[in-house]
Amino acid sequence: MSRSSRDFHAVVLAGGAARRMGGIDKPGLRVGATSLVEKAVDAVAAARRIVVVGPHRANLADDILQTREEPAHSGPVSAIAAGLQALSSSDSDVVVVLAADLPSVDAASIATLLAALDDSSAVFASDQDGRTQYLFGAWRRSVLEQKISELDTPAGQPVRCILPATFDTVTITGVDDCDTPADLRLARERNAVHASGIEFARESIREQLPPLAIRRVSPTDAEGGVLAEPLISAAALPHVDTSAMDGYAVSGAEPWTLREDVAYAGTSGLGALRDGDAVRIATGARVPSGATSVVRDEHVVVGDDGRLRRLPGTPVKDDSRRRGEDWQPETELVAAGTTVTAAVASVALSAEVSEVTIRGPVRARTVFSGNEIRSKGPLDPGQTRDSIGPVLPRYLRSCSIDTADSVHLDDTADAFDDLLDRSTDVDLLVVVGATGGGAADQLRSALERASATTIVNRVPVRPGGSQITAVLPNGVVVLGLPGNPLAAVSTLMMTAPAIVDALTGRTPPAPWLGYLTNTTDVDSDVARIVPVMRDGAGWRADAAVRTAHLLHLVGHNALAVVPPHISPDEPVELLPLLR
Ligand SMILES: Nc1nc2c(c(=O)[nH]1)N[C@H]1C(S)=C(S)[C@@H](COP(=O)(O)OP(=O)(O)OC[C@H]3O[C@@H](n4cnc5c(N)ncnc54)[C@H](O)[C@@H]3O)O[C@H]1N2
Ligand code: MOO
Repeated sequence: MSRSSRDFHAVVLAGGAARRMGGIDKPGLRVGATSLVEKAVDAVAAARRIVVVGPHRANLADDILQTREEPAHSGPVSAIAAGLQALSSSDSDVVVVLAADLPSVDAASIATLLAALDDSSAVFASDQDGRTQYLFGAWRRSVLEQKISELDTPAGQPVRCILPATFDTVTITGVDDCDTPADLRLARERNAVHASGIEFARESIREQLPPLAIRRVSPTDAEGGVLAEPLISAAALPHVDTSAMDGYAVSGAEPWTLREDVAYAGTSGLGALRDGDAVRIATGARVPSGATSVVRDEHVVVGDDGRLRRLPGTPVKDDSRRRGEDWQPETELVAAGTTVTAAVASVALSAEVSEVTIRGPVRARTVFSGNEIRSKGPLDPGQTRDSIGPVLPRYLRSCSIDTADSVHLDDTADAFDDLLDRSTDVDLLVVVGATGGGAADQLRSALERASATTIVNRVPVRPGGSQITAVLPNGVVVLGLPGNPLAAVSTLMMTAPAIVDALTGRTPPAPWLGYLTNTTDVDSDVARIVPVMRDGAGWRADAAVRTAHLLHLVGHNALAVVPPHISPDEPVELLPLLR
């Protein structure tokens, strides 16, 4: 049942010293650009009235009621009671009670909660693990008031004292509260990836681009592709019992009688050992049948009687590798969605897998536009050296994209139409320049004429704001990078990985995060992408970037995606650069 957004009140619990965080004002802590109490208030913005219970906060809007429990710090039930009292004139029988320590709470989670209240006395959010959050709930106001009135005093009472006899729960993902410094750190890390606005663009790309066709190739031809099916072993490793050391295969208890023959690696058909026998064996050789273990050279000695014994004080252990000890046949070794690296190819060889099923690697055509751009010969006035064309394939490669070829286009409508029309032999067109709105900027209009579907059209980030990601009716993806060289590389590094994820079915790699040591130098109203270099345990941002060249990438190890209004306590996403 959906509930009109206006028929509830909200009590936000924003007091209480955070004991596990050293007694600080937890609701005042920032995760991203807003404090936890502001997040709670924003989440219940659709309420008829909002009352915030806790110390007075000057930064809250005037239409938000503020009150305090009596005495201060007398617990959640006391705070709920104070909140209800402040909401005196009641015109709704539903009250949302929300703690101000939920970094991910938003209007959508409150709507889910309200929709689940239905006719029950109360409904509480429960997290993915089934843990119920009693301070993230929607109540019948009459039930809540009744339960509180039954208490001698609300002061010092735990929430469980007021739970109704029956209530519902509804699973809401990301409802984890923030009780410890580690919780806060995790919340800030999660936020870092979303705060800049580029994750929204990347999510659209991952959801909307169609995946490439599947190919079956030998593991050594698959590098750079992404497994479409898991890599499953075709044979056990080791294939047979083998020796892990140079030494002796022995049977039964010492002393052992040494046989004349030797088990070399690659040989087979050695006669079975009988009890009391030993035979010399090389690392990697098959252990002869009848052997009970292998003893390495360092742990044995041949005595005067010509018999083999363990040296006193050496560990009694078997230096063989048993068949299937590393893996058995039919074992999933590498998950679908993994990029085939040299290591993955090698594992396939170890596992006797002759063919793997992959998508990709993505093959791109790079396209350079701009009549002023010149690759060879001296520059005429007004011309600009092509300083990105020759190096772009290196940056594409670091995003797991192969460059098939490179073309230079005139800034004419025909040239762009022709390019989009005949590029059926690649997966991706990476167009540099022509993303702006200027007279010579042809890309958007050409995409429109080609009936392309635009997936990302501009992103609120500097540089790279004018970028575009679209898909042609034949499935070929077009990535438009701004013409300024640093803007082009920054845009590529932020957006191309998501295109690769979508086209190849790759599991998105976990974001790489770090802390800036000079946030004040790069703080801004809009998200920024800036080159960074290591600075002790953190990263120092280069705030003075100019986009017309790549000088600011020299000596820098990564680009940092800096959300608006960053604080030094907030991590930033790092986009690694060429090594
Ligand atoms: N009225 C506005 N104009 C512009 C804005 C804006 O917001 N309002 N944004 C500026 C920014 S920032 C960028 S970035 C560019 C993006 O425009 P385009 O993608 O159309 O790029 P172009 O105009 O083709 O080129 C921009 C700049 O880069 C030089 N360039 C292009 N290709 C190369 C190359 N291969 N090697 C070296 N330099 C290259 C080109 O000569 C231009 O100077 O729009 C701004 N304008
Ligand atoms: O924003 Mo442009 O994309 O800076 O150089």
